[in-house]
Amino acid sequence: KEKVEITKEQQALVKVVVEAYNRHQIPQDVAKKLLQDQYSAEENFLLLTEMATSQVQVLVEFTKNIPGFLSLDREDQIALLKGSAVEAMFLRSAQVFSKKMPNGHTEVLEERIRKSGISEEFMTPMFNFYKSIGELHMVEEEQALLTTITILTPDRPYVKDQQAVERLQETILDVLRKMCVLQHPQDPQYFARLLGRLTELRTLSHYHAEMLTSWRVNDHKFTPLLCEIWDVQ
Ligand SMILES: O=C1N(Cc2ccc(-c3nnn[nH]3)cc2)c2ccc(Br)cc2C12CCN(S(=O)(=O)c1cccs1)CC2
Repeated sequence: KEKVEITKEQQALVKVVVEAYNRHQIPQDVAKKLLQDQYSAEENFLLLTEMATSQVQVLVEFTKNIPGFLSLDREDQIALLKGSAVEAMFLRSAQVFSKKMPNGHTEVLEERIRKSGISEEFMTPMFNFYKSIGELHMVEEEQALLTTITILTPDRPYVKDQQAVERLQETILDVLRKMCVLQHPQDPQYFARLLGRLTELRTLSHYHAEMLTSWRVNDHKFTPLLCEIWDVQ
């Protein structure tokens, strides 16, 4: 039985990533707005848009704290941000949504999302995803590291130096693998299940791209930041 241990520098790496992950949160007043009184579909959609915009801002700030990210080629940094923005947003949303919300709130939020003009065929995979994330009961280190692994995906469109990204991602994968072994000794498949969620995320982001087209058709307005990062109009 191999003795798994996390080295000093791996501990330091995890500390930096988790602190950054926790420091950059969307302002709770924005998320709270979703819990207030009844809104129309349009108002709900606007609130989700407002929240998505602040999630992207949070993502950009968080990414700057990933060790090694800022030493990547600048254009590759942008390509990684654009390529992972939707997945990172859904992962964080699912994590926050399935954990931080006091019980009554989840139903209210679900109602808001259901009544925001998002089509049913997207709603089902979205809610399945956030349930599957909730079932994992990830600790904050696992959440922060899994989000970092999503961002450091080498095969995003337009990434030039994939090896450099791969090296960074492998560093995070290695420490996450060890943490899973130490944190879930009774469940040797846990690490594999975590990575399986990343596959589910990619499917979600394909749905999201399709949704954007349908939303554009019903001329839903997005913020300049979302237009930039989601490549809409
Ligand atoms: O808004 C969502 N929510 C609610 C939500 C999200 C984040 C926080 C939060 N609080 N503190 N930090 N984060 C709270 C509630 C949520 C929850 C689970 C999954 Br899976 C996904 C979502 C979306 C993500 C964005 N989309 S979207 O399709 O990209 C779209 C953009 C514009 C209009 S629709 C809608 C669903």
